[in-house]
Amino acid sequence: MKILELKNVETQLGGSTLLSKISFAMEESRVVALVGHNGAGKSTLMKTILGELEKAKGEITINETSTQDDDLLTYKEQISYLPEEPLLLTELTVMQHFQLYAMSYGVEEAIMEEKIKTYTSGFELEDKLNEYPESLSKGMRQKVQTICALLPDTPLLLIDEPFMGLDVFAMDYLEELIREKARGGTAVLLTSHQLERVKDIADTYIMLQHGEVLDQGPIDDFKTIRRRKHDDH
Ligand SMILES: Nc1ncnc2c1ncn2[C@@H]1O[C@H](COP(=O)(O)OP(=O)(O)OP(=O)(O)O)[C@@H](O)[C@H]1O
Repeated sequence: MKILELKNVETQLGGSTLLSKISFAMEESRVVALVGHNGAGKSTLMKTILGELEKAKGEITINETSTQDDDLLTYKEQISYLPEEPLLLTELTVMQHFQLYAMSYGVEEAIMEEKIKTYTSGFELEDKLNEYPESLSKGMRQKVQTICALLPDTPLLLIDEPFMGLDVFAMDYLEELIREKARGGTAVLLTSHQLERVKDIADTYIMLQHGEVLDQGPIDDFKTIRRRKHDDH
């Protein structure tokens, strides 16, 4: 079943075109890697799919809902998002962040508690539940944000640089969790500069360059990102 479809999407910001002619589709249970140089447009594409950035042209459909035809809440409920930089609230504890995310997606309490137990144990955060973000290390904050994004079971999971700041054990654990999500039916779109790790988990790749899709296909066909040339601009 098709979970996400983009047709000829264009995004503009401050008078410049950041994305153009973006078209691709994702099926359920698929892990798709969004790759490309710094500034290629990966995060911009995620924010456009989320509706955080308004598209100037084109169509985006998630599980048959679109921002054009359906209300924004129905559309957004289909997506869970792990941003590149943790967005934690200074006044909430780790546990309160989990509760906030789980409640806003209507996750049942028993399921929430079980997941929190499993994920905090896997990420070695069990003793941090009552801490505030400021007393956590950068990697720990990243883990908290990661758990928040994994609590709901949405059809689409967007993860921007999920491995950044994590130690190797946490990266391996997260890789396993991403696989588990996909096995459960979730379509996972992730960005990463860790190409070797990406090759391990993704089924297909989409390469962006200067805000356009340069290339896409099965991950086994992915070679490398071409060195940026000055005359590419
Ligand atoms: N708020 C903004 N205002 C104007 N331009 C922006 C803004 N955010 C990003 N851009 C521009 O959009 C382009 C794409 O940026 P984006 O963050 O999507 O790249 P990326 O592929 O995610 O890069 P990275 O690998 O460094 O995370 C860049 O040229 C960047 O300068």
